[in-house]
Amino acid sequence: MKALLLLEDGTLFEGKGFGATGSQVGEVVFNTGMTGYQEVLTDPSYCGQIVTMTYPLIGNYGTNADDMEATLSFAKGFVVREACDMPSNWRNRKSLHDYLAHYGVIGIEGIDTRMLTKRIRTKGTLKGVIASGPNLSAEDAKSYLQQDLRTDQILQVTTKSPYRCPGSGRRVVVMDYGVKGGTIRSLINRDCDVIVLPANATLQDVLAWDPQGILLSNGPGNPDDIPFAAELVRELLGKIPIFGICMGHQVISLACGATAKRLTFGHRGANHPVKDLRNKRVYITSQNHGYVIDEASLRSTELELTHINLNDGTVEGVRHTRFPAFSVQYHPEARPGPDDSDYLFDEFMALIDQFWEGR
Ligand SMILES: NC(=O)CC[C@H](N)C(=O)O
Repeated sequence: MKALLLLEDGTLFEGKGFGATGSQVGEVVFNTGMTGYQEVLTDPSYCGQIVTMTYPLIGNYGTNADDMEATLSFAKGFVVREACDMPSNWRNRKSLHDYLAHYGVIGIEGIDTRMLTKRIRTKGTLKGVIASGPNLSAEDAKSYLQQDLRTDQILQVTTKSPYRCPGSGRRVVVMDYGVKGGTIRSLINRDCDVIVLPANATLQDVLAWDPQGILLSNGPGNPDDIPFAAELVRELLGKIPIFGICMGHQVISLACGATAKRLTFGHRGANHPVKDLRNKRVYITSQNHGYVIDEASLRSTELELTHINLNDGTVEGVRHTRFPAFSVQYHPEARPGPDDSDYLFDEFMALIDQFWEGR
């Protein structure tokens, strides 16, 4: 089956379709992970994006029931050099082709993903159309390019109603901007009583659960598109300990007066080096973000820079100097990726205990 990928700068790639058929418009981004494609496909932070993997052979170990970060895939398309159609792994349930077809994601293979990645690196992430099926024409794909990219991704991916994963330990409310299963599991592994609330829950909704800690999750899109999130966090600062991950980190930062800016091509992969400035240790981290907090904007806030990215020096973590709140731009739940940063969940537990001790 023929498939096309057309970029807004006019570059056209022709390849072979796999997975679902149809046409979709999205932001074309690249991920440098050699493995972890199933976690990438089910990470809600990729909502609205067409993801290309830079590693040339994808699908070797198939797909399974354990590596789902959400029950759906929100990616608009998946671009690979070569999709393996004979996976080999004891956990394998479905080939990548069947998996994408099942979850409605359009795949294209056989294109020059190195050239595509280089283009994104120089020009920045680009709008694109992915199309697969019979009777395709570049003209049809071009007409799809006229569509605007949506900016309401968080409302598309957040839970529609609250749910609870009961536990005997600390009660933590998770603000779901597109939370990954791995984050909830990291809390469950620490016996937390986890309540997951929709992204637009109000202060009353949060306080009704009488939480001891708040976790602000990862999520898709531009943090400036969800001003209600920063407003809520402003109300919670100093009252309940807060830990922010990725979008959650951006939300805390905006709530404290910092600003976010767009990175040219983002950080998406499983081996980004991050330095913890407090102990000078370097951690290898899993990342997926297109925006970053502007370091200069931290100066007029009560936030202190705690982590930086060693590839480009950008902000990777902050801590409030007066209130119990801290956050990181990367993925400590490590799905996929090295679990070097798991200790941050322990720091969150310690922060909760410290804050409530003697109150
Ligand atoms: N994974 C995330 O939470 C990413 C945050 C935000 N959507 C960004 O791209 O910067």
